[in-house]
Amino acid sequence: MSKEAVLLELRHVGKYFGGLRAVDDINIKVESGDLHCLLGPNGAGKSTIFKMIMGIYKPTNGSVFFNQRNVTHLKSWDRVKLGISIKMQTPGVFGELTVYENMKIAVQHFTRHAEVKSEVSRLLELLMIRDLKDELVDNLSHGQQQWLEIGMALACKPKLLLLDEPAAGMGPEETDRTAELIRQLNQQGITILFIDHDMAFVKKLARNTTVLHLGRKFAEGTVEEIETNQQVVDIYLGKS
Ligand SMILES: Nc1ncnc2c1ncn2[C@@H]1O[C@H](COP(=O)(O)OP(=O)(O)OP(=O)(O)O)[C@@H](O)[C@H]1O
Repeated sequence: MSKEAVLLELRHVGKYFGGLRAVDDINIKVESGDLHCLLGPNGAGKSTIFKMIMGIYKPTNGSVFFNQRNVTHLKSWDRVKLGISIKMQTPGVFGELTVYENMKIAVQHFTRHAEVKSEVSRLLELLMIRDLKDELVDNLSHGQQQWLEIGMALACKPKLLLLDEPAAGMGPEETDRTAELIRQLNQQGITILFIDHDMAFVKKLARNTTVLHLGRKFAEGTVEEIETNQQVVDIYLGKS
C-alpha cells in the first residue's frame, strides 16, 4: 500500500481505563476507497477505537493519522471539517421533529443557505426515505431511523465514514437495504470503516477486515482470509 493510498492510520494506539487495556498497541491502515470492517466479539475495543479516531477519547499511547496528517490532538469538530464523520450506535435523531427537520439541522452546518433544501432532498433520495420527509421521526421504523442517521453523518460530505454496527436490530430486508446503501456510498468515493460482529453481514460488504480480541489486533486480511482463519473462528466460538 503506497503512502498516498492510506487515508487513515492508527500507529501503536492504546487506550487504558485505569488498569484495563481496552485497546492495546493497535496498528491499522485503511486504504482510500476501502470498505473495511473492524470485527470482534463484545468488549474487544472496537467502539473505543472509533472514539479515538473521532477525537472523543484521547489515546493513552500512539497516534492517529488522517490523510497523512497527525490528528491525534485535534478536537472532534476539526476532524469533521477534515472529512471524518461517524454514525454511532446510540440514537442521535430528534424523534419529535420531522425527517426533513432532522436532516436540515445536520445539513445547514455545512451547506450554503440557498442550497440547504436541495441538499436535504438529495440525501433523502439517496437514503430511500424522501417520501417520509414530513413524517415525525418517532413514527419511522428502526431501519428508517438508522438510514436517517447515516444521512445526517453524510451532511459534512465526509471522506471517511465510521459506522458502528449499522444494521444492528434490523430484520433481513432492512439489513439488505443497509448493505446496499453502504455499498452505494462507497462506490461514490466515500471510504467506509464499519464495526460489526455479524459475519454474514461482514461477508456481504467488507473488502478488508481487522479482527480485534481483548483490545489487541488478532488478525487482518480479506474477508475470505479471515473466514478461513481457525483462530478467528475459535474466538467467535469462545475457544480463545
Ligand atoms: N469509558 C469507559 N470506562 C471504562 N471502561 C470502558 C469505557 N469504555 C469502554 N470500556 C471498556 O473497554 C473495553 C472495550 O470496550 P468497547 O466498547 O470499545 O468494546 P466493543 O468491541 O466496542 O464492544 P461491543 O461490541 O460490546 O460494543 C470493555 O471492557 C469496556 O467495558
